[in-house]
Amino acid sequence: MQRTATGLPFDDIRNLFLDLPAANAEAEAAARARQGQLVKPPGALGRLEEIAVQIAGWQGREIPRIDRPTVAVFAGTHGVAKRGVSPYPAEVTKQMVATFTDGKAAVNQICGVFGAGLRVFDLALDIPTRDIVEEDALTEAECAATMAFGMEALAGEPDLLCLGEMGIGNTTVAAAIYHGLYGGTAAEWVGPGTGATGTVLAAKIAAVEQAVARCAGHLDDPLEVLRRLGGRELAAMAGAILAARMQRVPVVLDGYVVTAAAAVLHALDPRALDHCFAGHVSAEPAHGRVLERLGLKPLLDLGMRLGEGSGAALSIGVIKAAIACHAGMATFAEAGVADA
Ligand SMILES: Cc1cc2ncn([C@H]3O[C@H](COP(=O)(O)O)[C@@H](O)[C@H]3O)c2cc1C
Ligand SMILES: O=C(O)c1cccnc1
Repeated sequence: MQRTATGLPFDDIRNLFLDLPAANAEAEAAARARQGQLVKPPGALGRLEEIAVQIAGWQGREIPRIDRPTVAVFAGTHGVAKRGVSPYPAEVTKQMVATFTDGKAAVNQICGVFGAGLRVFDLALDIPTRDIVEEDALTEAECAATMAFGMEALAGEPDLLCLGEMGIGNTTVAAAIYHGLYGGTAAEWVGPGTGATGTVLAAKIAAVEQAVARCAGHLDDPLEVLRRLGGRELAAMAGAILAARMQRVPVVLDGYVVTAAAAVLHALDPRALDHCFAGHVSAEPAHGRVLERLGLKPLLDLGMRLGEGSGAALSIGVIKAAIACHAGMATFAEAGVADA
């Protein structure tokens, strides 16, 4: 395989899986012991306790901190959008990127509430990826380079990385990735996205079915599924999740589309998402099923189906609260409260 000036070939990506760091077991054990001493009945904070313990493990300290939560939104354009698979026109992608920059989208408001930074990565929006029904979305060099670009999400040294995406037509692409990875029928994976019904929904199912059929024989390699059926924001998010793992930074996934990038990594190695939280389960019908398959329990279930990182950003509040309790509560002994 040739090394290119623009990025890493897939071999270099695969090599990262030989050395996936694990969480620090000692820090986890210390955090778990601390949870047992805090002024509350054991287990009374439910999943907040496990969130704190997990983050302690990734940060390698009994009392972790979240000071720089960051939402990285990756935007890409899709050739398949010309097939009428979304109720919205493809121009919306660029227009929403401008709206993020102006601070006027939903995700901006949610970031503001929780003091999270927002970074928007615009991926060659004037050059849509190839229509997956007819051709592979990306070459290997393009896909690997885009994964490497996604690793830039770690550049500001976030201590919690939340992922989001923008790309009209990308719920079709996500459905194609799931159908490619997991089989079943196209209709099982396709949902309304921004609101597809009738002929739009039918076009979506047909596109997913044809795209995946075109790639038969190449579906046992998850990176091939990503490059043939994916798109730039999907590749970049996969790179970001992987880079975060190498740096032991916990990641929060958003909805159906972000989870498709994560699913590619999980298919390469089931340990690949050990540092990931599912911020929420989206209203997209297949999302809950995918999360179960990935062994991820969503933090929130609010019927949201927006994408752009909104569900991941909202769960920062839950994660910050989990850490605040873990760090700030007294033990029974410190508070002079009688234990059971
Ligand atoms: C105004 C607007 C804002 C959005 N923010 C995220 N998405 C979401 O919708 C798109 C995927 O849905 P589909 O596959 O049906 O096109 C993605 O861009 C996603 O992030 C939006 C969509 C619209 C219309
Ligand atoms: O769950 C998602 O990620 C989603 C749902 C609808 C539209 N865009 C994204």
